[in-house]
Amino acid sequence: MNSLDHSSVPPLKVESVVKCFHQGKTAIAALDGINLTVETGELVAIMGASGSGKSTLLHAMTGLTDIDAGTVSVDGQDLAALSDYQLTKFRGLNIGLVFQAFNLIPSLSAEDNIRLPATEEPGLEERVDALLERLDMTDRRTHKPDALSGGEQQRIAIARALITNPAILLADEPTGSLDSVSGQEICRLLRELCTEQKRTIVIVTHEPHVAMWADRVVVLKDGKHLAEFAPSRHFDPQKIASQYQGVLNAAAGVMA
Ligand SMILES: Nc1ncnc2c1ncn2[C@@H]1O[C@H](COP(=O)(O)OP(=O)(O)OP(=O)(O)O)[C@@H](O)[C@H]1O
Repeated sequence: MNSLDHSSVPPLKVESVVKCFHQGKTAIAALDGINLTVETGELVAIMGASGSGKSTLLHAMTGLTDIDAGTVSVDGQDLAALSDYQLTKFRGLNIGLVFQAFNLIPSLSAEDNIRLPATEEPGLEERVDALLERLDMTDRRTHKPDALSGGEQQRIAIARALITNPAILLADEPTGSLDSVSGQEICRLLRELCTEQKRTIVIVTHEPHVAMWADRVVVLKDGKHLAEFAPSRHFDPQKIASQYQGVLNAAAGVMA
């Protein structure tokens, strides 16, 4: 499959985003002035303790959560400038989503699940074939999800997320339901899609062995962008865990 050629506009730009949830009279700032730009072909992992705002940020990037301030732009489009109808259409074409639970339609074959978000158009069948081949799933194309392993289901979910050639792919704990071997295969695949095809991918994860595949790890704390670091290129989860802990310790003023 050819590399994508999105323009020089960053595929994802998050600027000064604030999102508050209200519980009675108390407001919780789930996102408190977040900035993040992701460049074409980059794989970014978002880490942070439970409650730090990772899922809220991911939802803000899809436009599924209304934000209180700031802007989220995908491929140069400010999501808040779109009507609900336009946003749904825009999201379907430009934002690929991958979830922990795969979310495939059980009654459809693997290939029909992949076709689902796409409109009938010239070239669609070639794209389905190319994705099945790239993801090593050609011989499973007529299988229903319950006849596929977890790792295979996630491959089909990734193919479905890519069928429209979206500007960005957002993945929420994509290996959370997989054993460690299948999880690493999915991470390696996501890494290769960025390197080979210039896909742009953001992964929310708790796991150092997922984050180690990223170009950049962004650490959130209390809804703020605490710090970021480039993972060591040794693909060593222990090293990532200590880089991550180092960032948290530095923020807390703890000496190494
Ligand atoms: N719908 C909601 N109503 C009220 N508060 C919410 C809601 N969603 C999230 N929050 C709060 O916003 C903050 C950030 O939550 P968020 O789910 O984004 O964190 P997270 O980093 O994804 O956590 P986890 O790793 O546990 O999934 C938390 O304090 C959470 O309690």
